[in-house]
Amino acid sequence: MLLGAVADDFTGASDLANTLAKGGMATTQFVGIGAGDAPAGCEAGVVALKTRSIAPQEAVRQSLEAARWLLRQGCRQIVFKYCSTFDSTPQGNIGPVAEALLDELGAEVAVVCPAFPTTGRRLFMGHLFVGDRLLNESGMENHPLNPMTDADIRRWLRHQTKGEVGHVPLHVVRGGAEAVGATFEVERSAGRRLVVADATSDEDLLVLGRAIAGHRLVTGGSGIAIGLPTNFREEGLLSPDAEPLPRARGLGVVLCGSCSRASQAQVRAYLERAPGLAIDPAELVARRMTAELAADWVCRRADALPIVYSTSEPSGVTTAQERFGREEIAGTIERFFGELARSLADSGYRRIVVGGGETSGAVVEALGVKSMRIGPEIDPGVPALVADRNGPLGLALKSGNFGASDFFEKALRQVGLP
Ligand SMILES: Nc1ncnc2c1ncn2[C@@H]1O[C@H](COP(=O)(O)OP(=O)(O)OP(=O)(O)O)[C@@H](O)[C@H]1O
Ligand SMILES: O=C(O)[C@@H](O)C(=O)CO
Repeated sequence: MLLGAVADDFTGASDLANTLAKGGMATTQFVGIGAGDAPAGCEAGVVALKTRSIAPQEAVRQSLEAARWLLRQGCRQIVFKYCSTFDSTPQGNIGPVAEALLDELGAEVAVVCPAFPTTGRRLFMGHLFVGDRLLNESGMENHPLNPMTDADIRRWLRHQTKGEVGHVPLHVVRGGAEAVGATFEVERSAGRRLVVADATSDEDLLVLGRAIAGHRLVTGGSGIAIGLPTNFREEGLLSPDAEPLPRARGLGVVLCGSCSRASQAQVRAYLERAPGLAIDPAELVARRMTAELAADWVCRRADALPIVYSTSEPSGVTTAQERFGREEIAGTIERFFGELARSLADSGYRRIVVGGGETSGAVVEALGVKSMRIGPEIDPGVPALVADRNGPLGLALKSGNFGASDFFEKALRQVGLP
């Protein structure tokens, strides 16, 4: 393995795996810290953790463990993948994990770049935009777990770090890889080990990719990895052959626990063509709705590719959180989706499309799959995945804000055959 990545959630992991696979690296997504060694021929390994919203110390512990495993597989460079909307709180976990990885790898400096222009995430003057809105006016200020209330990534990150934060402005990036390298050097010698780099286009990300070819640690959204496969290819380290993927075949279902604006629109669009079961958090708490009941509801509509969703507008989320507690209700809903997915997979469902990073983590962990291979891209940042669970199981793990409005329908088609 040449390149190893530690991702703080499951959809983010498949987003990065997608970028590396498109860049020509033989890529595997691992579920949690790999048991044993990676399969032969794996050039890039992405370890999917569920550390975005847990206590910072535990996020650090798991991230270090994953990085050590990747280093034992031979990796020369480690990517710490977080969300392109920089999902975190003033306590972490991006800063604490990045600083701990710098120490672990003996690295003096690392880039911080959540930009992903294809999905509208651009960084200018250290400020993150989503489309034409600042991050804190993009809907992300209403996120159920980590409301993003400041678009200044340098300031937000600084709440989380021990050290000062540096910056590579866009005009330097436009000056080319050498100019970027020189700025990294200035920041490093001033003791600023985490350096936010502006990027508003893929060309900027390619420049950054060249500039950080020799960095032991890279941190960012999947965009920062666009240029990394080329660095390995230019060294003659990548194999030209790709092994064909097995194809999943069987019943399909959509499970959505994301409440993002994009997911709300996707759920609405999907409900026009398929039956849906809306999950009311209060019903789950009262045990009037259970995974068993939902599985039964799905199985009675098996041919219609149904959707089960807890997706709600911000007011519904706030009501549930005030009544039951933010973390408690999130955990209850996630456990529900996990149990539902396991029960459906046990009854023959071979195509499972999931909306939401935390929800995807709960589902994949409950399914007990250990690794996934990367198939074609469904929409930017979301590939079709194939796991082995008594035969090929097709999955798609959609980040909350990714995908076009017809995503669910397309995803079910691409992750396998009926
Ligand atoms: N109706 C609801 N009320 C309160 N919390 C909810 C509701 N529906 C889902 N949740 C919780 O909100 C969280 C949504 O996070 P998730 O990561 O799945 O989606 P997302 O944040 O939109 O996606 P991503 O992290 O990929 O951007 C989960 O913990 C989920 O259980
Ligand atoms: O970077 C992104 O936006 C996504 O890969 C993600 O991490 C959402 O959970």
